[in-house]
Amino acid sequence: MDLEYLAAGLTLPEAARSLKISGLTADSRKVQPGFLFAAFKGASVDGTRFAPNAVAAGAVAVLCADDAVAAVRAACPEHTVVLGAPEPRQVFAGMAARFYGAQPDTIVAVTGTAGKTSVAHFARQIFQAAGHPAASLGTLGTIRPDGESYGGLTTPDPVALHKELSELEAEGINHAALEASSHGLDQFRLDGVRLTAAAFTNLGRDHMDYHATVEDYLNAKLRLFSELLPAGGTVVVDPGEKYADRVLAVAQARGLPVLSVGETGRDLKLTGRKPAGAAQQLTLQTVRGEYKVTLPLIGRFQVSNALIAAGLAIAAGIDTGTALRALENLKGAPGRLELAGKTKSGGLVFVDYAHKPDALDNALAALRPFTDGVLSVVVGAGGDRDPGKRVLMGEAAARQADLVIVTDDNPRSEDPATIRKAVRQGAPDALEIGDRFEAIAEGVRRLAKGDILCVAGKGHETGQIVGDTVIPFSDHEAVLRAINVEGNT
Ligand SMILES: CC(=O)N[C@H]1[C@@H](OP(=O)(O)OP(=O)(O)OC[C@H]2O[C@@H](n3ccc(=O)[nH]c3=O)[C@H](O)[C@@H]2O)O[C@H](CO)[C@@H](O)[C@@H]1O[C@H](C)C(=O)N[C@@H](C)C(=O)N[C@H](CCC(=O)O)C(=O)O
Ligand SMILES: Nc1ncnc2c1ncn2[C@@H]1O[C@H](COP(=O)(O)OP(=O)(O)OP(=O)(O)O)[C@@H](O)[C@H]1O
Ligand SMILES: N[C@H](CCC[C@H](N)C(=O)O)C(=O)O
Ligand SMILES: [Mg+2]
Repeated sequence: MDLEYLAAGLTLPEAARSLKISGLTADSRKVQPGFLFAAFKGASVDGTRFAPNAVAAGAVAVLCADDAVAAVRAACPEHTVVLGAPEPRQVFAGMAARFYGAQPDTIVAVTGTAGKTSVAHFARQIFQAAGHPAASLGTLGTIRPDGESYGGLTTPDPVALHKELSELEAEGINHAALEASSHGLDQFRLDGVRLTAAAFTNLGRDHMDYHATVEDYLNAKLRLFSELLPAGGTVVVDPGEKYADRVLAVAQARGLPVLSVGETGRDLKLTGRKPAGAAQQLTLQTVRGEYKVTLPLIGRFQVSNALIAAGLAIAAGIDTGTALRALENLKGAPGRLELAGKTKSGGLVFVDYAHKPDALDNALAALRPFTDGVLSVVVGAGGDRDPGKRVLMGEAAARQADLVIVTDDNPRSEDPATIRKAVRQGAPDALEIGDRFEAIAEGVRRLAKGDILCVAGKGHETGQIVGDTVIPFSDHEAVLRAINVEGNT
């Protein structure tokens, strides 16, 4: 592909215009002959120092920040085409979009601290129910009608993302729902994706290791609405959520259509919510009249997620009745308030991906009405992630649960005992059992009829990251093993 086409918007030296580019990457280790290498200053290393290696591996062009051009030119052979841009990650995302070309016609995206995976999972199911082959891309990888593939990041890097989108399009999958993480938005990973609608779930404490202030974190999320959603794209929001007003202000300033949901929403207005066993009976006022919907999920927050997903589908052209009827068959995302086992004594064990204070608060609050006896939680916090959230997670656990067992999540490079100590500062009465299986087994052992145990933090994950090693570990399997091994009669 011609560099001139890929680099639309950049001024190219005459000789570089017809240069053919065979692929692109921001990782020098993935360069092949004829590639363009994007040299970014990263969180841990300065990628510009790998430019000579990239050229040695066959890169014919290097993209970097304007202020790095001179150094890259000096370090690389003379024939290397070096392109500078004020925001090279954004330019690179546009290049990836042009290189891979095709995308599903209808793409919706969701951002927010909690609920992204659930909303994307639900939107995909609603599109499918409306007869459109659909995929979701996010924390769970890519889920398409005929299978799943796991990518690693919630929002993939632009090359992986656009390759995936073009493959979906080639497979005839014309509807997709994406999770837009704050890292992804901040690093321009999603720039170049053609969006039809975008949603905001909520904003709570997270990633304060990466974003300097809550305002920075919010601003990263707001990029989805202020910069990525094109003119005419619909903003979907629950105005009752904290910070929703900031999203609405962006929509208003840009004259974007808004579809609002929830108790204070206009388009899908929630006027009634009654628990009905493991489901909830919802009453909704819409411009098409009143709808009664049985949502087969528990928890107030799942109602919010389901309505936001329905809002995205409606904004993408699905008929209101079809979208709302689809809610009656929704399946929760794996590891999100998922019933993982029942003990012989009649206690229930749920696995939930709550790994942030608000999420833990909400997950435990959602389980309380189903608890006749004791509500207990097994919880820890991940290493190499925002240490400030640890005490808050302990506090949320202690506030909402009757019994707290503090254990290890993914310690990564940190000392697990130090992490547990920080969590226990918020939950001083907690038991502490570092070994995650033993902690789950203890929780299971203590369950009596009517009790509920929530195993929080790892949800769908299938490994525990200790140092650089990933040890196979699944909360679901641990729960079943504990129920069998412990007998629990
Ligand atoms: C902090 C962070 O977000 N880092 C992401 C970022 O890396 P970076 O640019 O800062 O990388 P770096 O290691 O400093 O290297 C700088 C550059 O040198 C390049 N390099 C490096 C070594 C080498 O030999 N050659 C080379 O070219 C790297 O490819 C990179 O381009 O860009 C990379 C490419 O897109 C990402 O893979 C990487 O994600 C790391 C692995 C990560 O763990 N990210 C997490 C925190 C993340 O993004 N999470 C979010 C949110 C999850 C949530 O909401 O909970 C997600 O979307 O998953
Ligand atoms: N709308 C919501 N409000 C508050 N908490 C929620 C909401 N939706 C989900 N949660 C809680 O957050 C956890 C993670 O949910 P989900 O995976 O859908 O969010 P996410 O935004 O994709 O998270 P991540 O950024 O970690 O991938 C759930 O297990 C639940 O405990
Ligand atoms: N995408 C999140 C997942 C966290 C999951 C939790 N189990 C942990 O390890 O903290 C992150 O990388 O911060
Ligand atoms: Mg997610």
